[in-house]
Amino acid sequence: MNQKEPFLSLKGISKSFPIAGKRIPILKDISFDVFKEEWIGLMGPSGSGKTTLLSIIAGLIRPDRGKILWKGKHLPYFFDIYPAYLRNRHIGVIFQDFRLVESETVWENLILPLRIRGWYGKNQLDYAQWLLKKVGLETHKHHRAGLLSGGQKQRLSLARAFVIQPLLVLADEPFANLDEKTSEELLELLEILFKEQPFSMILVHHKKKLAKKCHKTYHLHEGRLELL
Ligand SMILES: Nc1ncnc2c1ncn2[C@@H]1O[C@H](COP(=O)(O)OP(=O)(O)OP(=O)(O)O)[C@@H](O)[C@H]1O
Repeated sequence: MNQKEPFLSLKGISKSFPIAGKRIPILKDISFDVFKEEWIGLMGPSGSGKTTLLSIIAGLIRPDRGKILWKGKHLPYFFDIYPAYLRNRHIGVIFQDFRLVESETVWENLILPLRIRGWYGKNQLDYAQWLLKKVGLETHKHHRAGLLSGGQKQRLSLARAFVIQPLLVLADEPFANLDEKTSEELLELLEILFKEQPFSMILVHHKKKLAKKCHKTYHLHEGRLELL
């Protein structure tokens, strides 16, 4: 792959949902590229479709129309196998609602992506342990995830996204539930992780300060993307 070619391209993505008996268009003909090691900010009002867009890229929901290309290859949605394959190997997702398995321990949640992927060894487990320490949850390793505070769940969900050392991170408001100091620390952690092993990221946020950390920022409004 040419370094200057995007490794992820969205072409003409549209999505509508049935809301109050009508199909309401949420995303209208969305196209953009993500290049290697690029951080893209995604802003927009509540309900504008930011989570929907990330979920489509993660292969969790299907677009009505449009194509997604990964390294120049069309991502077929048939049987959802290929998006799930990519997600398990190359895409780390930080969900707004954490999506932790609350009955399992912090450690079991952290290594869940490795368990799903089906292969891991000492190096991956050492890396998971390092991540656990970095997000300040080392002493909570054997606690049930359901007993963590909101901020601790957010930090665990961030660490879990990185356990597979992803090429692309989809981060849906990863700092939303954190105080200023913890947000700063986690932003620093993202930068440390980037230096260790660079990744691209689509970062949904509402803070001007974070826009400065991104190579470009899009604003999603009434179904359309505008470059800020
Ligand atoms: N599965 C679904 N069925 C019906 N409507 C949905 C579904 N998922 C999302 N929506 C609607 O689509 C719109 C966009 O939702 P989405 O969660 O993508 O917005 P958002 O920009 O991420 O909002 P927020 O900033 O509040 O998280 C909302 O009106 C939401 O109610």
